[in-house]
Amino acid sequence: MDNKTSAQPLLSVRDLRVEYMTPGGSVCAVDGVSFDIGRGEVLGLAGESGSGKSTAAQALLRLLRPPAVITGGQVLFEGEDVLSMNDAQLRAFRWRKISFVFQSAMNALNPVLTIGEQIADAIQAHRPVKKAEAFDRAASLLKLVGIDSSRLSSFPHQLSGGMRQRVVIAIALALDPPLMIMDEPTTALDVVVQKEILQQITELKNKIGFSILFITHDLSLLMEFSTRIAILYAGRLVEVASAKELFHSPKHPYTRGLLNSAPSLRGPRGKLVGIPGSPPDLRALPPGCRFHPRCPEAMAHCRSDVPDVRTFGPDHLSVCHLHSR
Ligand SMILES: Nc1ncnc2c1ncn2[C@@H]1O[C@H](COP(=O)(O)OP(=O)(O)OP(=O)(O)O)[C@@H](O)[C@H]1O
Repeated sequence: MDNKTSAQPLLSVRDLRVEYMTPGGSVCAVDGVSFDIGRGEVLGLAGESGSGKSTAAQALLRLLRPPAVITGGQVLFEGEDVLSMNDAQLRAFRWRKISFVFQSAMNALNPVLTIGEQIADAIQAHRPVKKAEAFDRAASLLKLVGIDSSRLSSFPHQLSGGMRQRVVIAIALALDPPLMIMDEPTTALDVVVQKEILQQITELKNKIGFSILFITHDLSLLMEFSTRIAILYAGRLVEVASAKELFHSPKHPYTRGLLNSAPSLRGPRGKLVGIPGSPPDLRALPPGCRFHPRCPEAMAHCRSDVPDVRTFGPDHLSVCHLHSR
């Protein structure tokens, strides 16, 4: 069977497991995570700090360094097995197939090179094109992200934070990758600039047709921006649904807690209720459901039994004992 048919997801992640091998023992930061990303889709990955979002995202491109080790699972991109690629295959895969925008990437631009040189270098590192051609492409990429091409000769310090982050996004788009991973890409920026950039990314996505894995702890941002949303808690997915369904019909008490702690989602007059307590220490996880110590609806068996996955329609799953009452 042709494994590159359009019905197949662009990215398919199954039972992904990542551990940090620390002197005190292994810490399982991503524990059996599975999800798909379709073509043209924006999958939002949300969860409190330390839930494993960045670890999972970096594992997809094998960007993790020791003490992190991928200890299980499968990552298929257009049917290709990413976890078994050798170094040469990985080099050819990264940026061409999946690019990555880090939270602080705008601070990683080289201060002594112009914007044009940096974008052109990124292009020439992967494609056999002449400098002039690389600069032409750099100019059109800058235009794509809303920056005048006269800025090609500017140095990073001559640009605002928002502009620098747009440059990083332009670099991530340079090789037309089908998937872009964005890890808190606008968190360091003020809210207005954040919205402008996300609006622009949405327009580009619609025009060019790439997919996005968008990571943030800001659920209200995800609701506006994502097609589907996956909620991670202490290394495990607890709910996955379309953004619309997650907003109108959240199933998991943790998702409901996150929604109730996000001001712009429940409206200014709604009472904001944060989730009491904090996520567990991954070295001393509670038995049963990992969320039970903080769950307002916890029952006796939540303290001892791990809940099963329940589905609600074709594209909505939740992992909670409440569903089997
Ligand atoms: N270098 C490390 N050594 C040991 N454990 C680590 C290391 N880096 C991360 N971890 C563990 O992995 C867990 C997940 O971290 P990760 O950065 O992936 O979470 P996150 O959801 O992206 O958090 P944030 O929103 O703060 O970026 C952390 O809770 C921590 O216990």
